[in-house]
Amino acid sequence: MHASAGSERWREGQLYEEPMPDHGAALRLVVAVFDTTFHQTMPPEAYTYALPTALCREHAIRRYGFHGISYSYLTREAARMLGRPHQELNLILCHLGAGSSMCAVAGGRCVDTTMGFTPLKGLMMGSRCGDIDPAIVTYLLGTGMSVAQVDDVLNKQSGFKGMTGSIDVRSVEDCALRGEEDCQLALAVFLRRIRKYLGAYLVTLGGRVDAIVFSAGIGENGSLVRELACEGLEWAGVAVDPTSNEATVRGRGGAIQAPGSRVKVLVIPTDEQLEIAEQTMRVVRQQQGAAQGEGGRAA
Ligand SMILES: Nc1ncnc2c1ncn2[C@@H]1O[C@H](COP(=O)(O)OP(=O)(O)O)[C@@H](O)[C@H]1O
Ligand SMILES: CC(=O)OP(=O)(O)O
Ligand SMILES: [Mg+2]
Repeated sequence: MHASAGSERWREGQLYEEPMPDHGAALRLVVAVFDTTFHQTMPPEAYTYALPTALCREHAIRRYGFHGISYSYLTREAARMLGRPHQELNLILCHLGAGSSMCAVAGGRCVDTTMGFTPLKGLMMGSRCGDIDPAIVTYLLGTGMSVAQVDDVLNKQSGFKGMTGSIDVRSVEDCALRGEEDCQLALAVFLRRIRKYLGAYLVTLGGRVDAIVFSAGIGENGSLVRELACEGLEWAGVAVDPTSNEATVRGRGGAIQAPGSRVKVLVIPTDEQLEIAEQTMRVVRQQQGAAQGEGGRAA
């Protein structure tokens, strides 16, 4: 079997089979695992932009969401850590790395996420601006900047890099603690955005959240962002234990909620490669099962 991701018949999350005449009876299986697939369960009101419908249809403009491979892994791992089926779980997942996003999961399925048509939307990131007033784009184009220049500013010259000169959140945290005001402001903007979406997703999930999960470079290695993101949320049933939080760093996973916190707070080092391998194996096994079934019927 053969498929290429450029093929017109290629569709998300599906496998395409084409005979390969030059390979005789040999079969080849090509599996693509998409970073957007996890978000395909979002309802229309979450993925639709309030732009002219015909324009969106013509250009396939909608929210797609990214980091879905990581979110798929984190959902399964959270279920394992909580000892419950993932289909029962309501989660707020925070993938905070160079690219950062958040995802609301209801009953094990994505219902909303912060990234959009592209990974530019949502949280502030290493060098991406995240949410801005879209009129800033047309304004900058009006100043004579080219489309490529504006794109470069939004994706590569903004976020922590644009505000502090450093894309490395570790050094931004160190400088902020030493009193550097640009680093303090950048961290405050980053945290305010995370907390805005935490609030939004608490409402989206009707206040019934089993766990908040932190992952990726910032979320799994350092304790400061987790502490500040969850600060003062006792009213929502969320409390972080400072000792567990400070001990769960540099890629160690574990639960960091305080005793009595209704919502669990989990640190889960993500493993996108393992998730891709496991999803691939699932497709391979399905194909093998189907081939054996056909063989059995033929015999
Ligand atoms: N101990 C730490 N504390 C805070 N941030 C950290 C720590 N270690 C790594 N990071 C940050 O994690 C980010 C990279 O995250 P990562 O998930 O590896 O990115 P990528 O999207 O490239 O996979 C960088 O901003 C880096 O500074
Ligand atoms: C989608 C995205 O931001 O990916 P990364 O985290 O690898 O930058
Ligand atoms: Mg990454």
